[in-house]
Amino acid sequence: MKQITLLGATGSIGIQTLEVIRLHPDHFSVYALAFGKNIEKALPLIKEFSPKIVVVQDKTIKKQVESEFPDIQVLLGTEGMIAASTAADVDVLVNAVMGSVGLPATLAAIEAQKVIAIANKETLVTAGHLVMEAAYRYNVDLLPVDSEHSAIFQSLNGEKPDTIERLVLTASGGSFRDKTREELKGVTVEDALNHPNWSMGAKITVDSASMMNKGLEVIEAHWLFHIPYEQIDVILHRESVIHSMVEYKDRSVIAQLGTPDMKVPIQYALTYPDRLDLSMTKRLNLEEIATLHFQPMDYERFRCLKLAYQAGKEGGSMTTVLNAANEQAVELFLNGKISFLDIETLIEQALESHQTIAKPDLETIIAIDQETRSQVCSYLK
Ligand SMILES: NC(=O)C1=CN([C@@H]2O[C@H](COP(=O)(O)OP(=O)(O)OC[C@H]3O[C@@H](n4cnc5c(N)ncnc54)[C@H](OP(=O)(O)O)[C@@H]3O)[C@@H](O)[C@H]2O)C=CC1
Ligand SMILES: CC(=O)[C@@H](O)[C@H](O)COP(=O)(O)O
Ligand SMILES: [Mn+2]
Repeated sequence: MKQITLLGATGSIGIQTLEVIRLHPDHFSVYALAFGKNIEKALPLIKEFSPKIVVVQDKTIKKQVESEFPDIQVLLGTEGMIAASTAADVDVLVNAVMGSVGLPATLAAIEAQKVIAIANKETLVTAGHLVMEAAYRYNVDLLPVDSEHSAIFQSLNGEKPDTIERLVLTASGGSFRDKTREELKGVTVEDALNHPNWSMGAKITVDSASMMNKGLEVIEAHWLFHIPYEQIDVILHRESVIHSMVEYKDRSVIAQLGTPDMKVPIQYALTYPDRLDLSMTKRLNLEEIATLHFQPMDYERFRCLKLAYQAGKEGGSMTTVLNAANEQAVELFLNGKISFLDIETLIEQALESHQTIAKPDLETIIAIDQETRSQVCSYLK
């Protein structure tokens, strides 16, 4: 029986993780649940899964949870997420919070030698060097939940690293894949949130529309699989059936395919190296799909992806700036304060004005993250 701490329990990945846990009560139980502010969604989950610890982000919500569940320990904020992720009885941390706020808990869980199922890609983008150094030092498994990285992880199984020619990440193209840059000037938040293949949280859905999601994923792949940026490619694949692939030096290409359902990579991260039934997920029917489409990536059309490659190749604190500027700009867009194309402009300005620090420590990363967010807001003024 694996005891799980789930950060981001009320989100899209969090809810699907709980669906997987619900399917396999003999294999998994919930040790702790952490969420932000969505008390309505959280209360029935706390009742159903009876965790030992609940972590919330707000003092008023803490009091509410305490009064409803007097026998459960309720903790607050980043310190609470760290305590829930490092407790002695925890076997696996599923980090599914949105944003770089998930970084301290990931690092603490690595130091406590927990297995980590990582959905929270911003953690790796903002501080990949710290996370991977710690994972290596403490000999901890960092199991990808992101669909592309799970696909690559599965396609790398048993292969020798020096036989890899390149990784190929597939991109659906997101909500605006058929729009010209001229047409992008008039798009709304509602348009951006209408992803063709996946139902996800708001921030990642906007990232997918701007192609920053793929940019973050290129950086995530660089860190998870120790592959130089020059050997990581992106291809547009409208159907999201091939979740990503690895090309080897002998020209063999190994890919992982399936219907677009995040429960598959979530469950694989929880069961690795085993596999369990997941009969609730639709089987892949290639006769029904009949045709799969592929297009080369247009880096001028999707400028965020180009910026992500540039920041990744520059390295150091540049990806911290990329991530923080993107998180702030997407929040402004979702709140109706800026237009869709302003997102890339604000990120580019933040990157241009930053002097790279080669190997920032955690304190420096947190400071740069905060400064960048303020800077993005001040450009707006
Ligand atoms: N959704 C998907 O299919 C995929 C998501 N991912 C990645 O997984 C992560 C989560 O995505 P997704 O589930 O879509 O996001 P959602 O927005 O649906 O959920 C985010 C979760 O994080 C919590 N949260 C937000 N801010 C804070 C905070 N400051 N402190 C603590 N908790 C917080 C939210 O709590 P509350 O709502 O209660 O405030 C919610 O539980 C992201 O990094 C994303 O890139 C990767 C691949 C696919
Ligand atoms: C499900 C998942 O992993 C998302 O990150 C997905 O990749 C979004 O789709 P696109 O970014 O390819 O549109
Ligand atoms: Mn993905």
